Amino acid sequence: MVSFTHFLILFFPLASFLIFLYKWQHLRRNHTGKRLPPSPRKIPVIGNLHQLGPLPHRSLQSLSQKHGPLMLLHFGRVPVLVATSAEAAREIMKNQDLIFSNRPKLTIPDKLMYESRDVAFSRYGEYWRKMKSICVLQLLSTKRVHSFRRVREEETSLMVDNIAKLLLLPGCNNNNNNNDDDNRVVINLSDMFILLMNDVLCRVVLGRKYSGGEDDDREFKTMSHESSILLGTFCVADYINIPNWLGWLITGGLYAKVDKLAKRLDRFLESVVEEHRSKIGENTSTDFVDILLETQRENGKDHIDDDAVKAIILDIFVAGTDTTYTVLEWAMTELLRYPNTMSKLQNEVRKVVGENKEFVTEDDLDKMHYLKAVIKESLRLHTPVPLLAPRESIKDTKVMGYDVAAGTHVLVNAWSIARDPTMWENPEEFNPDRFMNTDVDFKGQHFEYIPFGAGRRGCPGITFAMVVNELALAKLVHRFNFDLPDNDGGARKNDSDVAEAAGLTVRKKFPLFVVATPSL
Ligand code: HEM
Repeated sequence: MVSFTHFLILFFPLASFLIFLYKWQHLRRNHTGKRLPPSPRKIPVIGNLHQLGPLPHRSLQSLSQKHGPLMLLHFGRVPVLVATSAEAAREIMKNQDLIFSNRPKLTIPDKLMYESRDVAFSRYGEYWRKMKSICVLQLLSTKRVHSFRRVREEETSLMVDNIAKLLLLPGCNNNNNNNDDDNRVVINLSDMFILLMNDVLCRVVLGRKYSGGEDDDREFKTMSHESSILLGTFCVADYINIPNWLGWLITGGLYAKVDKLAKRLDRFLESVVEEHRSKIGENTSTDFVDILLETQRENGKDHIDDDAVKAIILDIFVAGTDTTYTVLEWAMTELLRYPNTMSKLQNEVRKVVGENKEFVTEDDLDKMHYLKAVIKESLRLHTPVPLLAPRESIKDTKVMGYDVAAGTHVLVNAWSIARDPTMWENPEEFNPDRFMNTDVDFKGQHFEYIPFGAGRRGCPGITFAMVVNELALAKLVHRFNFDLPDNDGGARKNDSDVAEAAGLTVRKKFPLFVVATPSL
């Protein structure tokens, strides 16, 4: 028989254990009885902001390894749900896409994008639906993208011709391109890619290039670049309640900078719109501004007014430039790190083009399966927008059994999901072959691979981005062989490095310098 002493010995540890379990469970629910996702420890006022670091996708990956695929963080006063698994992403962007289709209201996009009257930063609702449908059906449809084939072919040819010209000029030395010890010309490919994307977008959207020597032209390129940087800048006042005077001290300089840029941009965009209006009826080729103004004429300014036209133009530049050229930058970086992969790609491209043709055309691309796999793999390993664009829940809901309150911001760590070892074999390795015999693609159906997002808010620029990238990469590896510079001192030390620069779009930290030799 169990004595009273034995009973006490068993009872107290058991009771303590049960009380601990109860308290622990209780702690996991807040005082309203909600079951909240796991959270890393936060500190007063700033919450978890101190845990983000310069490359938040990496810091959030580490936190998720400790706290799980669904975490609740706090950026100051704002609750932020972070999803780091394909399952969590599917739940948010597919099963509950409507609930998570809002974008948070943020000060900088509001100031730069005409009170967020663009597509990417616009709040979910009737206005966004109208603008998104103009984007999807009129500006970025497959048919429209194909109609700009000539622009892409001319601009990609110009890029390779410019490289070829540099090779004919031993001894050429300018700010961007230097000479190797043995007089091989060292080329800054990153600059070439930025120029390519900027020129393609200018011709498609505005009707002409703005990269010439004239001041106005140069100014637009600078303004577009500054906008991308400012839109990726963290604005403290959006997250932390601070007294007005302190807010002014902390953000005053930033706001003044954004306001000044917004005014300069508006002057420029206004002149572009007026120039297009004055040419209506002339038999010139159609660009995006023409299409937007025609939509305005057909449906009235209530449907789409001038500010909306200007906001969409700016949106296309901000959403389409860095995201697209950075894929080329990373793909070339990885191809230089994996010479066998480079050879395999060159063999494919040269075989498809054949001996009788001088250069690659868009018709060739459908036959270049390995080329497509190389670009897909680059998008996987170097997801250009690693945390996608932030979303916001429009009502209280439950995700994977956890309560999520209305107004919670949401980040999906697509970069980390694309490196999840439970989904991908040797995920850190650049191996395009993994895409050769699979139907996994980036169109938003396979949640282990979502570089363009998914659902209602998914990227409408996929076709636009893919075709120009495929053509540019094919032309480069067809026409040249590439190597890294020998005397890799100074900035070139990190040429083949995969270091990332901080920002909304993750570009290479150091420009990609290469040595090119003609292959033909
Ligand atoms: C490789 C290149 C690109 C990548 C990786 C990319 C990625 C993305 C991502 C991750 C989003 C947010 C999706 C979400 O919230 O689920 C997005 C949205 C968007 N992208 Fe792209 N993008 C690229 C190229 C382009 C291009 C070339 C354009 C236009 C010409 C464009 C226009 C847009 C727009 C307008 C949105 C906002 C959609 C909305 O909020 O409804 N993107 N993109």
